[in-house]
Parts: sequence; structure tokens; C-alpha cells
Amino acid sequence: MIRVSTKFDRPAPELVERLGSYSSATIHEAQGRLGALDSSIKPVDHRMSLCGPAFTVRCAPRDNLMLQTAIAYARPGDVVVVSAGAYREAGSFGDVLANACRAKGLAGLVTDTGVRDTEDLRALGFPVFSRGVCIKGTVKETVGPLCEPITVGGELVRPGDVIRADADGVVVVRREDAAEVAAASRERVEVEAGYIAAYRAGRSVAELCGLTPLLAAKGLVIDEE
Ligand SMILES: O=C([O-])CC(=O)C(=O)O
Ligand SMILES: [Mg+2]
Repeated sequence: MIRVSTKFDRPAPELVERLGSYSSATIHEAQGRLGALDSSIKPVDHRMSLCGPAFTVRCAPRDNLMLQTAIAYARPGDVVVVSAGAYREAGSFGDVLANACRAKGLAGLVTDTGVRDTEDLRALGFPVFSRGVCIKGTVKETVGPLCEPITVGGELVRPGDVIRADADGVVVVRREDAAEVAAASRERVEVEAGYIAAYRAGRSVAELCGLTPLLAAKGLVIDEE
């Protein structure tokens, strides 16, 4: 017999909400260019975005038994994160399961395998991030780990780590780093806002980025026309 536990610590909802106000790219930069899942994992609609604690599950390729199980046991606000061997040729999730997730108040799904019924997923607006789209059906046969550390898109994701995903991609934040990363993200957004305001006021890239001394130090001299 295999026993699994769905008990793990989740970050405070206010902290999840704070991280959710920053883009995936900002968070990735703010935590030292770490945590980005493989860029092949993308939303089925660019308007989709999510932020929530990871509820992790590992499925056998082309088998969604454990994904169904994860949906059954995840809590409202959770992001179901699926590792299924990065196998693209499976439509492991579609509008039927998305409706089950929506009814439970889950925050979204991130998977390294394929999904299907994308027109309906877009109409429903349930956030789904996948490695591809495939119509091939899945069996429901193989049991496996639930709420254990998994590797998805080349990154380690542990239950309760925060997943932030938007049009650009998916990033994972270690639960214990969440407050620090939220603060660093805020700082980064403020610095970038300063740059944007300066450009709008007519300042140049050469000036703001200190290009002339930088390029000269690297031995590049540009003769302007
Ligand atoms: O039925 C499945 O296994 C996946 C699917 O297409 C859906 O959830 O609509
Ligand atoms: Mg379907």
C-alpha cells in the first residue's frame, strides 16, 4: 500500500496576493534570475494569469489518474502543478476537468504535458499553462506521488511554493523566500517606473544606461554618421 499526505504549509494569502501583483519576469529577476520554468510552458490564452501555492502531483505520461486525484484534494486558491515526464502527446486536461477546478475555486493548472478543449478553456477563463495542446486521450491507471517535491519545466517545485504565471511564462518562488521576493519585486518595479518616466521625458538610452563609458571600457567605439 502507498500512503500519501496532502498536508503542507501554505504561504499567507496576503503574501500570495502581493506576489500576484508582480509579473512573472519581474519576480524571476527580483529573486536573482531564478525559478523560471521552461519557456515552452505557456498559457492557452495570453490573458490568463495565476498566483497561488503549488499543489504538486506526478502523473505517468498519457495517464491523468493522479491529476484527477489532485483536483479532488487541492484547496481553494491552490495551483495544481503536474509533472508528467514533459510528454507533449497527451490531452491530459480539458474543459470537463477545468469546470471541476473552477467549481472548487482552484487558482489554475500548470503542467509539463499537453491539454485539449482549448476553445472551451478560453471561454471558461480558467488559467491553464501547458507544454502544448494535444487531442490524444489519457488512461486513468497509474498511482503516483501527491504533494511531494517534483521537477516541472526544469525547476524544482515543492508543495506550498508560490507559482506565479502570466502571458510571459511561469515562475516558482520558494515559500520561505516569498516575503523577501515580494519586497525585491516592488523595488524593481519602482526602479523600472523611474526609467520609463525618464524615457517619456525624452532622456536617452545612451545616457540612462551609461552606454558610452560602458562600451568604451569594452573596447567598442562607434563613429556616428
Ligand atoms: O477527460 C479528460 O481526461 C481530459 C479532458 O478532455 C477534459 O477534462 O475535458
Ligand atoms: Mg474534454
